[in-house]
Amino acid sequence: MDMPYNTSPSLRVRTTSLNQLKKTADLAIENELHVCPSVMSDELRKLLPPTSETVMTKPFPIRGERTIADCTTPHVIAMVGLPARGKTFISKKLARYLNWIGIATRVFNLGEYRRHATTAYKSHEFFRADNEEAMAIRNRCANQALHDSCEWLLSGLGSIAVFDATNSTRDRRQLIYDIVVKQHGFRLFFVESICDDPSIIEQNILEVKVSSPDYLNMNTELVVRDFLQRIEHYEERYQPIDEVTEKHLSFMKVYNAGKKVVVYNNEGHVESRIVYYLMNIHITPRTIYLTRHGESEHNLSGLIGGDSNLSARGHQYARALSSFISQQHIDGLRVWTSWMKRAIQTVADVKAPQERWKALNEIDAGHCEEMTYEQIKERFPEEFKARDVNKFAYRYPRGESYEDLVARLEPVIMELERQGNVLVVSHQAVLRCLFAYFLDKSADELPYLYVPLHTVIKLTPVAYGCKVEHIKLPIDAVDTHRPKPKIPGDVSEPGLDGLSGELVAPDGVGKVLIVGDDVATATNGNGGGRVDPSHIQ
Ligand SMILES: Nc1ncnc2c1ncn2[C@@H]1O[C@H](COP(=O)(O)OP(=O)(O)OP(=O)(O)O)[C@@H](O)[C@H]1O
Repeated sequence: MDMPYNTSPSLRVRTTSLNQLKKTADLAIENELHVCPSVMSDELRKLLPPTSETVMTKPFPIRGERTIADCTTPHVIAMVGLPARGKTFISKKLARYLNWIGIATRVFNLGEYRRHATTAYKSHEFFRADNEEAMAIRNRCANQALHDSCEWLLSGLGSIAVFDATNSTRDRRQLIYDIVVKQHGFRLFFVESICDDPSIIEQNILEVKVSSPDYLNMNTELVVRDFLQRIEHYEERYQPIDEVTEKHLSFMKVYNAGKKVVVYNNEGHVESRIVYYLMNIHITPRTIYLTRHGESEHNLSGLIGGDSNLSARGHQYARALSSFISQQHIDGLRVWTSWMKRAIQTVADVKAPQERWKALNEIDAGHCEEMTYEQIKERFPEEFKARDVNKFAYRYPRGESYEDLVARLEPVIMELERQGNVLVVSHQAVLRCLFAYFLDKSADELPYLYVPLHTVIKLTPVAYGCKVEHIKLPIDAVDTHRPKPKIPGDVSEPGLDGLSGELVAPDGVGKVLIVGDDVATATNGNGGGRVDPSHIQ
């Protein structure tokens, strides 16, 4: 297999079966992949040449390195479609998903290149086909964005570049094909978004174009009019992908935000995953509520894992959660919990259809189950330290790593994408993984995300992202958060001795809502003063 990389790609191993190990070894030898020593089992070591683990430039893999899922040819995913058809929405969402499953992906958005290159945009006239000066700028920017996508892939930093542009003519797509496939030997997959529903288009313009840098301080009505004229200029030259004249291309077409999907010449594992993901997403407004179970008996004694009952305060939280959920008046709510007693007890009073997911069970701590951090440090000091060095990749002896957890949770994410309003009641490590998906957090940040007990995290999809609200229900609970210690293996860090982690929303987006009896108070995490809840963003 041709490997156009100039760095040593690495391979992560997720199997213990001998057959799979043999396949992994063959794959590693054939592609000159290197296996991270921290995950290399003795059995696999015997099957590989000695160099396989010594050439690693980093002691542990970080998220974004090439994994077993993507150790094939790099891909360019090129969007196609008229303006306001959700191309940027799809690109960003797809990149977030692919990065989350460990395939390093980056979006190259042509609009950003154009705004960087010129401030010439005054009105829709810029997009007229006969505006030669503007057309020259647009072509230059498109070429540059495509060039940068390929350079990024060639650098070995990533596996998938998403080229977010209209790519609305046959000539343009042929040019992309010539560069990506013929010149570089990468895989190329087009994703065309077609929408003829005027209400969706108008809603899209109102949702994202009115706030675009192209229309700073401009009246909404004028923006809508100008943008519709911009679309008309594109329509004059638009050629949807054609299976006859462009039969050499691989593509998928998404009609009216997912009502119909057509897939053509789809090849390979990565493309199939992309197709499956894009078939599952939707744009119907909805809200996802995430919460940990109420405080458990094991939480009180500082033990990790196990399957204990709720504490007295945990039961109080269960009752508070039930009234909070009723007050929200959520249409068609579904409740998902793990199979663990503490999660099931937490939703005992919630009135909505419930489903149990084994995939939502807490991370398996293997030999460290039902031990305190102090006991782990004492009995397994090397393990304890190793976990602090790379918490995402670290796997408990005979247990799981955060990376394993992400793989286990992929079907949950896929189903969450398909559903409407859902309340997920699960556990600290699991919710960190789900939260990282919605908030686009890296593997380094993921295991340290603060997900306290007795707090509901409310996620509402908006424009290209997610609005986050932390709603702390007024029942005390222990703090189980252990921040990253400055010295690996240090057990005396805040968080273990009852000091709180900081209750702030990621990126400073959104704030903390503490719901009392009759008031909603937003704070900045430092116990700040009252804020009008409407300011929560
Ligand atoms: N498949 C889809 N079809 C139509 N609209 C969609 C689709 N997916 C997402 N959207 C909506 O599209 C809006 C975002 O539009 P977006 O900026 O992504 O359009 P665009 O095609 O990239 O436009 P432009 O070419 O001007 O950059 C969001 O409001 C989102 O709800």
